[in-house]
Amino acid sequence: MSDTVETAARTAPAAVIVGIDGPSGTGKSSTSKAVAAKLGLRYLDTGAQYRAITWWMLSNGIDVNDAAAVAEAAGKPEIVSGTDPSAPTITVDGADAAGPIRTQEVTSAVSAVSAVPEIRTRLTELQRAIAAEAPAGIVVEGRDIGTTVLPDADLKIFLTASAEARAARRSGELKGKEATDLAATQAALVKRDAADSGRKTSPLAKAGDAVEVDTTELTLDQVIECVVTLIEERRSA
Ligand SMILES: Nc1ncnc2c1ncn2[C@@H]1O[C@H](COP(=O)(O)OP(=O)(O)O)[C@@H](O)[C@H]1O
Ligand SMILES: Nc1ccn([C@H]2C[C@H](O)[C@@H](COP(=O)(O)OP(=O)(O)O)O2)c(=O)n1
Repeated sequence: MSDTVETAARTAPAAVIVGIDGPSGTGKSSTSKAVAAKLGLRYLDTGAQYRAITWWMLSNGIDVNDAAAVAEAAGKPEIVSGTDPSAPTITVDGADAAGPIRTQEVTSAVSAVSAVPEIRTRLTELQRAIAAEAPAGIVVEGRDIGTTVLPDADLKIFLTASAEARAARRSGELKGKEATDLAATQAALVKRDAADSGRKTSPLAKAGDAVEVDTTELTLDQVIECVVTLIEERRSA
């Protein structure tokens, strides 16, 4: 090894692994993308992967409530995630899945599919491989990152917010809908939280060593700043 290479190896900061978990609408995606872009890290949306595999099941006529059928098909679709935080991508068998994974049909089915252990094993392996390959590090967001996928992460964050605030944020994304949709949005969020927290295999849960941040009264910029500060503290520790 030349002197220059040895010096670079000694001075380059170690890759930093950050896990951000929490229920829907707490700000995981927006915060993770912004933090990763600011710090030059990769970004992985594991929820998009669960949505992508759900979309494939629906498109291929698999009954998402038949756990055995879902388990049998778990290894079939090829899911590829692009981890550039300024332009994350997701494909299923080579087809762009970014649009179709956000439909109501997928949102309603994703909790059932993601409760199947074979699905979780497959995606957990994929997520660990992606994290291991990130040169400077990565921000990975989901439901079980701190507890199961990356238990040795350098920093674990658990975002929360009131159901009212989360529903208002989600409704704000659904332009042109009527005001009554707010109650329906909140009911759907609470139902999905319960399914995701209640499943047997790696449920939505805060890791014992995660830092909990309640975002109800914070702006997105404040949450981003808070996470960036926590990462810098860990790096300099
Ligand atoms: N602290 C915040 N205050 C207000 N709106 C927020 C905040 N954090 C996120 N949002 C908005 O709420 C919506 C849901 O955020 P998102 O990052 O997708 O949450 P999650 O990934 O946890 O489901 C987005 O429209 C986002 O811009
Ligand atoms: N690590 C993860 C990430 C998501 N999931 C499941 C449970 C979630 O309801 C769905 C969708 O996740 P996603 O993060 O896209 O959900 P929202 O952006 O909050 O609507 O995937 C999971 O089981 N484990």
